[in-house]
Amino acid sequence: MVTTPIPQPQTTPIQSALIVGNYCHDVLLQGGAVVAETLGGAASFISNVFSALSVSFHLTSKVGFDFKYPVNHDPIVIPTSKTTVFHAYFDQGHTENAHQDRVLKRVEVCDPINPSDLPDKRFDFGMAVGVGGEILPETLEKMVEICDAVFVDIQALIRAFDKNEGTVKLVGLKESGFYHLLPRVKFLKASSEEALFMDVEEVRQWCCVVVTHGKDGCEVFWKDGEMKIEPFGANQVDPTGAGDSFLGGFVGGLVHGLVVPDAALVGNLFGSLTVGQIGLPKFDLRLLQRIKDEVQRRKLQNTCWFEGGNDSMSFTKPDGHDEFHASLASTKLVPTCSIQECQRDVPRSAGSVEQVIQPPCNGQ
Ligand SMILES: Nc1ncnc2c1ncn2[C@@H]1O[C@H](COP(=O)(O)OP(=O)(O)O)[C@@H](O)[C@H]1O
Ligand SMILES: O=P([O-])([O-])O[C@@H]1[C@@H](O)[C@H](O)[C@@H](O)[C@H](O)[C@@H]1O
Repeated sequence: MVTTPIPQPQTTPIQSALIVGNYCHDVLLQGGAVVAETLGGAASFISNVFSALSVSFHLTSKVGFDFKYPVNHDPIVIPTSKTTVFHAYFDQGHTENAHQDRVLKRVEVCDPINPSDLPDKRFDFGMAVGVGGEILPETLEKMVEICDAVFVDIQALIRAFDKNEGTVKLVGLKESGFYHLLPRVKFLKASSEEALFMDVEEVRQWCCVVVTHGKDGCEVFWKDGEMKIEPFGANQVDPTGAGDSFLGGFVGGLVHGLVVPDAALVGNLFGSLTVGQIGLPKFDLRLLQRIKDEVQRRKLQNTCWFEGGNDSMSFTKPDGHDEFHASLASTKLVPTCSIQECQRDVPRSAGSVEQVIQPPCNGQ
């Protein structure tokens, strides 16, 4: 393969971004025993990928007095509330629901994020990425008012929680209380399990829908077309946060000037890197540099699409897309560096994975 020189200097994107969603404590269980306790929440996984890709952002997140992980972007601490906690059971999913690789229970819940908690300024784009029902319809409404473009993870909209045990159930998007806001949303991301709770044919008339399919990559649906985006190989040890890291990589790719199909490849790459580790992944610095170099080489447009509006978005696969996939795949072949040389948004030394006894699930 002929490699072209990397355009210099590498520019850091200047778009202003707003991430909205609560951090949480994740407890991973298997066979009745705790196998790991980690920092969780889509906001933490996306922050981690954005930091890896040098995308700056503002974060609005709430935690309780017991929040136990150091983070680079401080959340709002509610002295009268506990931090949201999820228990993820890795051995119940197949018996209770064939679509699930885990059963999630919300066992503590922090306060919701209200419109008044959002900053009093405008953003180029926003991301509504709640996990425990903390994003209210009025909060999403304020986001679409103050952000030029809004990305939504459907899990922020359609989760309902069993009164006694907190087991996560999904409700139809139409019944969620958010449906009327969809025409004002630019991208809606759903896992294949969550996509069963929406009418993709209807929603794609309003906004671009991205459905992720685990080890099989993802699909992008827009008004006039659809396409499959190839996955990257991974040795899965923990699926937690794959969808969140996918979204971070996808949006990070767009911010860096990639077109939608190429940005979706970056999303698939970060999803695959995440399932190879327990909890919040730490990224090898040399690997990250290779990824950033490839993205910089691949950039097909001079500005990010946020600057040109919807019409400047290109959905069809451009020439060289398969080669870009191959070059991103080859970034994984670099030798890894020591733990001290690894990047993450949250300092590992302070324990973002608090306890690991054994991986929750081995292989595929
Ligand atoms: N086992 C895997 N191997 C490679 N890539 C994976 C694997 N699991 C997930 N991914 C990547 O992460 C993305 C999100 O994963 P998925 O399981 O669909 O989301 P969620 O975590 O929301 O259930 C996928 O589209 C894919 O790109
Ligand atoms: O695995 P994924 O669906 O991308 O996202 C996960 C959420 O579903 C879960 O509620 C939360 O506790 C995890 O930390 C992570 O954010």
